[in-house]
Amino acid sequence: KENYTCPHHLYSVKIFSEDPLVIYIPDFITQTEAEHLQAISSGQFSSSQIADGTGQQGLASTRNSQSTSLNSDEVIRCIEDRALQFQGYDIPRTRLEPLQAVQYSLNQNYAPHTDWFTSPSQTTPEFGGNRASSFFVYVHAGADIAGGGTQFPLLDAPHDERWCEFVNCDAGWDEGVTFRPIPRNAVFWRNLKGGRGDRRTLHAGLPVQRGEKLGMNIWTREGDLDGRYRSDTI
Ligand SMILES: O=C(O)CCC(=O)C(=O)O
Ligand SMILES: [Fe+2]
Repeated sequence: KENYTCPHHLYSVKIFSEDPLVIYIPDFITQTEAEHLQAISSGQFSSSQIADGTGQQGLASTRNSQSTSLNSDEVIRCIEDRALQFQGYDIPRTRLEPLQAVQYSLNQNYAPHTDWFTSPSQTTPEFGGNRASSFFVYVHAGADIAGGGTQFPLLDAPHDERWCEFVNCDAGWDEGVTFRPIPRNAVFWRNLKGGRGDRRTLHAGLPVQRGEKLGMNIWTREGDLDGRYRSDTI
């Protein structure tokens, strides 16, 4: 989009968990932004790759969704600014990975994983170290979507019924919490505790049982990424 004016943010915040820090963010992106993200990611997807234990990228059996990194433009920059400001004023843009769109069709899912890496080859200084935080943004989901929530099996389900607007309250108590794929909302969490990966941030993209889902990851590293790995320089 040419001459896009970045709007003042419209999101609200709800602390879901203090430790690990997990924040639910209604209205994180606008309808215009969601439509733009759909438009620029359409036709760009390829089978999602993940890094194996040695840091080698490969097709994974744990994931059959499709993903693509998004090139920077005025709308992307606006969303990046919002994600940085959300985290306070001390985080420079150079710590952001290129935004990544993720698309799920029928029966596609992403098995339980952490966004932080265990392989040292993925956390070298040129990558800015490990992933300090994640936003998962629900960009689009059909009104008829079934499944496709984001499950954190090791977090406690909330007690208050008002959370049922955003989480699946039909799940069993032993299943942790599942955030529903509500378009334009986001979940933010901190991946590291004392500089180490926090196991409790384990999460999964549950299978889409009806309809389609488009999501987006915004990952902030501990330090600056080398220009080769950033969207503002490529
Ligand atoms: O699809 C989801 O709900 C989560 C996706 C995810 O965790 C990821 O792409 O790292
Ligand atoms: Fe993830």
